Amino acid sequence: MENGAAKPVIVAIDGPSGTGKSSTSKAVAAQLGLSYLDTGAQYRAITWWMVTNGIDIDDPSAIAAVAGKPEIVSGTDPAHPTITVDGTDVAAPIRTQEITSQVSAVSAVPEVRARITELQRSVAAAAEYGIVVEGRDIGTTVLPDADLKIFLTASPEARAARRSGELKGADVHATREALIKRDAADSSRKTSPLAKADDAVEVDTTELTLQQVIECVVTLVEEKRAGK
Ligand SMILES: Nc1ncnc2c1ncn2[C@@H]1O[C@H](COP(=O)(O)OP(=O)(O)O)[C@@H](O)[C@H]1O
Ligand SMILES: Nc1ccn([C@@H]2O[C@H](COP(=O)(O)OP(=O)(O)O)[C@@H](O)[C@H]2O)c(=O)n1
Repeated sequence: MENGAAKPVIVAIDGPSGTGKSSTSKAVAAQLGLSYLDTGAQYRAITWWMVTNGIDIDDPSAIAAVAGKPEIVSGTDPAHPTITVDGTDVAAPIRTQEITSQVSAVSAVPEVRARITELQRSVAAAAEYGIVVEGRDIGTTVLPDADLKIFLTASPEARAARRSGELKGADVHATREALIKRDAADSSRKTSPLAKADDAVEVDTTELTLQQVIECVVTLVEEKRAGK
């Protein structure tokens, strides 16, 4: 660019639960001075609002009718990501088992996806130095022109072990079953399912440390920036 400033770089990181999207995205963004957006947190936030307001989660038309109501705001500093709904900090309540078990149903509703996708695109467009956006449909639908697309995978066993470690000793078998059920729902929905974009780089993290995954993604971003 004329003033010598680097063009904002857009990185899309997708994959199923427990593959390391959040940890990798935050670290890569922090290391490269980019913004960070956790799109799963936005779907969790709208789910929290539906549950809090007594909307019937089993009724897609009831969800669709109010999908435009909550105002969701994401803070994009990778060192301190935030999320609010109508001004209320929901960072903690969106991580409960209740919300985790309902989020796939809410996020399958096309009106919800249209609303959240628009929000995600506006956040990405506003990122001065670029952004790492993580989710399920970022490379395929939200930001199909991203400079770099990564699709993280890992075995169900590795993912369940990571998640149950986080949930302070939750039963690995039950965690594995819940993960598989959520992946199946997210992958089979009609509107922008969880999927690898054709031009995404797939990284199997089963045998890699988090640090190795971060280094791999940072290298790929730097290669892109160098025009390789
Ligand atoms: N390569 C890895 N090896 C071991 N643990 C990992 C790895 N990547 C992530 N983790 C851990 O697994 C858990 C889930 O990671 P997270 O980034 O939240 O995944 P996702 O966003 O894909 O659901 C976290 O506790 C994280 O520290
Ligand atoms: N881009 C995205 C991100 C998340 N989601 C939905 O939001 C849920 C929660 O996403 P998350 O990233 O917080 O899930 P975890 O992998 O952290 O458990 C997913 O299971 C999907 O149903 C989505 O539909 N599209």
